Amino acid sequence: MDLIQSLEQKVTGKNYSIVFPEGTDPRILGAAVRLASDGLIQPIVLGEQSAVEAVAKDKGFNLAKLTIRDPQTDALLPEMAKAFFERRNGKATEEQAAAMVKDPNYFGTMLVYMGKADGMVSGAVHSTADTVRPALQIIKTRPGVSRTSGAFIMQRGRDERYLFADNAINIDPDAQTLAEIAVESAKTAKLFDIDPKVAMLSFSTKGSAKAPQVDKVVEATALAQKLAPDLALDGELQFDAAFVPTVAKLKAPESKVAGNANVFIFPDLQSGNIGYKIAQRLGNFEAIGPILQGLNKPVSDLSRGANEEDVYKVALITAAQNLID
Ligand SMILES: CC(C)(COP(=O)(O)OP(=O)(O)OC[C@H]1O[C@@H](n2cnc3c(N)ncnc32)[C@H](O)[C@@H]1OP(=O)(O)O)[C@@H](O)C(=O)NCCC(=O)NCCS
Ligand SMILES: CC(=O)OP(=O)(O)O
Repeated sequence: MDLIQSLEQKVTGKNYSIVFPEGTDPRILGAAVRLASDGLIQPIVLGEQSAVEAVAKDKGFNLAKLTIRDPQTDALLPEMAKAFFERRNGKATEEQAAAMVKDPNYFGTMLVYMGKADGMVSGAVHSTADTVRPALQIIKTRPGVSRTSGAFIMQRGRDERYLFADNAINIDPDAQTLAEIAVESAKTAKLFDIDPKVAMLSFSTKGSAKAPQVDKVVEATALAQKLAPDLALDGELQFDAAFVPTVAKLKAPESKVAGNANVFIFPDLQSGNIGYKIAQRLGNFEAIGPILQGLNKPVSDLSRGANEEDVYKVALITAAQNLID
């Protein structure tokens, strides 16, 4: 089944509400209006009412099914500031808390934290750092996950689908973090009907090169195998050994993953971010994400290059992440 149809089926009837802090961006507003009129999610868009209405008028959007909340004047602000102050536990003063919750990304994150929304989608205008920092500080990672990470579903045509990670968050993850990224990525892959076969990528295959960067991937592979003994996962593998069966036979003949991998774990953010953009722009893959993994509640950061369709899909994914155990 088509990925989006499958996600639509998964979230239909669940009435998940998703908050969009960038409510005056036409890409965001257009996607929110479509999601609401398709009956898939209940959007909460943030912004000054008149500013949101002006964009809607200009673009011909019908706002009837949307909830609009203004982070500058919302009645929940005092309660939110108190909850934020308590959650930051000494890392923000009461005055700082009151000011910070008026920032749309903090306000949206707090709605999710306080159970007033089931997820947040932002980042069409804001940088990744500004979008995800509130989630890292407030929503935090699930038990057993020390660092959140950002994955992309890479899709070409109807049936070719892979998961790449981390392409968005951890600049130079240590071996433990890399192992956790691999295990979380396998869980995310299942949400997209991918039966995960995880390759821990490197510029070396099974000892063909020696360097501290390779040692890190070897250690991460061993740690991930311990964390998830039943998961099909192997490393260290070059991309060709991971992906091309004939190359796998030459470079890693013993490996059950080499040549069949569909979840690709990059050793650092330089390779991960560059890698997904090359597949997207030269390989004509659609890149859906980044999908933040390992948080207590779903928050997604868009690429600033996202279009309305991307926003629509990422919002569906964010809603569907509520279904991950
Ligand atoms: C994600 C990122 C913004 C976090 O950086 P930061 O805000 O400077 O992080 P800090 O070290 O100040 O930590 C801020 C808080 O987030 C937490 N945190 C930071 N990274 C985290 C991670 N990966 N997972 C979970 N928590 C994390 C810290 O523990 C800290 O929490 P605390 O305030 O409760 O103690 C940073 O790693 C980054 O810029 N990554 C690259 C983003 C990027 O440009 N990607 C390419 C485009 S998508
Ligand atoms: C994920 C990513 O690279 O985001 P951006 O293009 O906004 O930097």
